[in-house]
Amino acid sequence: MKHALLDNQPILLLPETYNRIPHWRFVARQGKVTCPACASPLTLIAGISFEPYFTHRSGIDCPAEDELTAVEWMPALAETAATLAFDEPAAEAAVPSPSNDSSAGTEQPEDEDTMIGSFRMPKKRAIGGSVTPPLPAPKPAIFRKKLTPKKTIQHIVEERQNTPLHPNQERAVHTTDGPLLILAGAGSGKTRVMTSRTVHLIQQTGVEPRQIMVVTFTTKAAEEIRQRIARELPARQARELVAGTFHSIFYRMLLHHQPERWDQQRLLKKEWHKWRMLRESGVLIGHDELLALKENEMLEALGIISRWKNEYILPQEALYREAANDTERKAQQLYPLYESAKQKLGWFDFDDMLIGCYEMVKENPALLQRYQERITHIMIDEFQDINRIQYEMVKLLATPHNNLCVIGDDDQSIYGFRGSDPHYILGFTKDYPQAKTITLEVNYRSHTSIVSLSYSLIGNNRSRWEKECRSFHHEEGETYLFEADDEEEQASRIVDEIAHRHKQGVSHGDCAILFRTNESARPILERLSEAGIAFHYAQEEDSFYQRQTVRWTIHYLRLAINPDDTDALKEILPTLYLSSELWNVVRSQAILEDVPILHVLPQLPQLKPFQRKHLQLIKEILEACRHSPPAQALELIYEDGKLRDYLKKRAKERENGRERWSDELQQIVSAAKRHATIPDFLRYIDQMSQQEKEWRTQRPLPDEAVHVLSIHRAKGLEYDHVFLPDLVEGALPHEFTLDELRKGGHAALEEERRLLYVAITRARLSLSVGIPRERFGRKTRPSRFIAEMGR
Ligand SMILES: Nc1ncnc2c1ncn2[C@@H]1O[C@H](COP(=O)(O)OP(=O)(O)OP(=O)(O)O)[C@@H](O)[C@H]1O
Repeated sequence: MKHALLDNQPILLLPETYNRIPHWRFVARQGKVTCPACASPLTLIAGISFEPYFTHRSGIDCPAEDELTAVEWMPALAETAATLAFDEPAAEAAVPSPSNDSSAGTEQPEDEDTMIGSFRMPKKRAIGGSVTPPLPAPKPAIFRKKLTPKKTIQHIVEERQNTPLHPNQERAVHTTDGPLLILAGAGSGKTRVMTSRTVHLIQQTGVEPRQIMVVTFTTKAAEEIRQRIARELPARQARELVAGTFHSIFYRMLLHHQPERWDQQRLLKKEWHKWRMLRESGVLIGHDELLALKENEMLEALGIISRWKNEYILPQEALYREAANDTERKAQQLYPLYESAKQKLGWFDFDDMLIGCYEMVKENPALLQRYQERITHIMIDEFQDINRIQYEMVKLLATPHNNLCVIGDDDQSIYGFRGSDPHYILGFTKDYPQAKTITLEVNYRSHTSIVSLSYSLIGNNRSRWEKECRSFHHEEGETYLFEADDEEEQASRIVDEIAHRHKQGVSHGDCAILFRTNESARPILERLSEAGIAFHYAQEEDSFYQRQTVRWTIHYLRLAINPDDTDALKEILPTLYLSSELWNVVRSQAILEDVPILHVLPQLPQLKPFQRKHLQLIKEILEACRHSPPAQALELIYEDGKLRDYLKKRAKERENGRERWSDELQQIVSAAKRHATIPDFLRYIDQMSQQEKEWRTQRPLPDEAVHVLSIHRAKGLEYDHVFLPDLVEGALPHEFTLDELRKGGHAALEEERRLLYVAITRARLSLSVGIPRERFGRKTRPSRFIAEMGR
């Protein structure tokens, strides 16, 4: 329904009032928006591809609802228009006049969507405001297609399995002897070819599964291939296949031959593990310049070392390279020390698995020969992302049969920062002059508008292999560009869209939300949790509410509503420049004087006058915050309470210049704005953290769950409906890239473009791209890639 009551005043959903949607969502959550017919509370659903509407919270439609149509509603609205009390003056103008709006309450005419290149910008782009991004001039409108109930996943899988291979795919499957390069566009069936080729090798040419090595780039892709193969081969045969990522296959080999040296317990999994090991090993003693490195500088140097290791540049060789900058120079000094610290303590990192395995077989000819005899056929997916050490190992193993089939798409090379190099794919035929080359240029995955968007975009890259790509499907597909006030509203619209599609028969498991950086995930996970929609979240780092900055902020709020919250005060002591030794003094004084612990702070005897003054101020601020809305309280704590100053100082000492903490503060404010009181907000955080934990740790993963993952992780995967939030400058392309661009480097921007290309080409049927007008409290600019896609 289009109409409702807000505090007993009529409200109506029309394009002119769409800018009220974020506010109406907010009050609807508080139960203030009700059904005019039955007075029960309503929820506002405003997604992307459909007109927004109110619906009964109970999920049961009200029988009387249709009796009062929106058209009848108009006079009532007009009568009360003058007395409507909206928060923002703009809303007054939004009240439509019944005389000149005959479309009130009816479906928006379908021909009013605007086309921008292949993008459809729904007329309701005005939701939450009227600013449109600077995009190319719209083309003539087209009709929006109605969603049709979906077939089951099983049905689709079976249908796809039964479709015949394309002649070029067929040729790739049957070319089993000698080196073979398969150059292919996104969605052109590389994985399908690999699977069919494996099955063909086993069933038609009699190769044993244990003689075939299939390498994928991610564990997820390996799993997908295994599943696809398991559908076509008996389980035992599928199990014997050597399939997995480079790391998993090489690690299994190392564990088999040298189990003690490669015990998992000795793996340096995280960057900070490496840093801690370096400090504790004592190897830095006497190297004052290295000892003086801040955490971020040390991590950057370690990142460079990792890249060198992937390029198989050993410490001595690195030393003779011309350092491009100061960090590289530090990395040169650090590299031999890092290696000797690991050796001394018996640790190893992920890169050592690759080097270790390569050296193990290279230095042991008998062992190498055993592997060469056993593995007669090698297939490598995502070959564009191979690095030198992986390639060297593959070349060794493939000898002498050289039945080496590499498959890749240079446009999907997105791991440059890890030492991957698309030049290996383009130079393969030089290394193997006898190699045959087959190209796959038909995209079987995505509907036409998605394919054409992706090629408009990637065509802007200079260093690439030009492809003639076509879509297999004739259906146009859906491509939406939508704006939202901010990241919160953007998340609400994505989740409403998913919920709406679900009602139409779309499975949650067919929807994926792909993000460039983890910051984009938080509001989305929260909205999914609120909506009760299960999700898979491939966790890349700490949950948002577990991060240090966020935890401090929350503890300030806890202290504001309870000045005797000892845990909260204890947590924030560092932000007040008080040492932990003072904690016992504070606590015993509070007990002795029988006053709330917060009140004791300014009275501590050992304080200097300026400290006393600051702590007195903190006490007053927190008292003033107690009854304020949480977003307002946070501003007071950040500014007057000087939490922002503390975090800035801390960041200068520990982090690089990029202000992640500042974005985190803004994110908390954005989340807080959705709550009227601090206790409400804190309850919400507890609930979200709990729910997120449950869904993150849920095993086995439910099929019926939305996928929330980074674009990097989504490589090789596909979904019917893909949502890409935060297509704004600084997010995609990422701010690091923009820095590099300012210094004149274009390579990083090309990699970002490839990243977006990967994201777009994950979609089968629909793609929705979000542009929040504000992000982390700052105005945004639409990503430069939007205009490129629109061309
Ligand atoms: N000949 C074909 N006929 C119909 N569908 C096909 C055919 N080949 C592949 N497909 C389907 O097209 C989709 C994409 O295939 P696949 O995942 O193998 O592509 P890919 O080249 O590995 O993609 P990407 O590199 O973009 O991850 C899959 O759903 C697959 O089942």
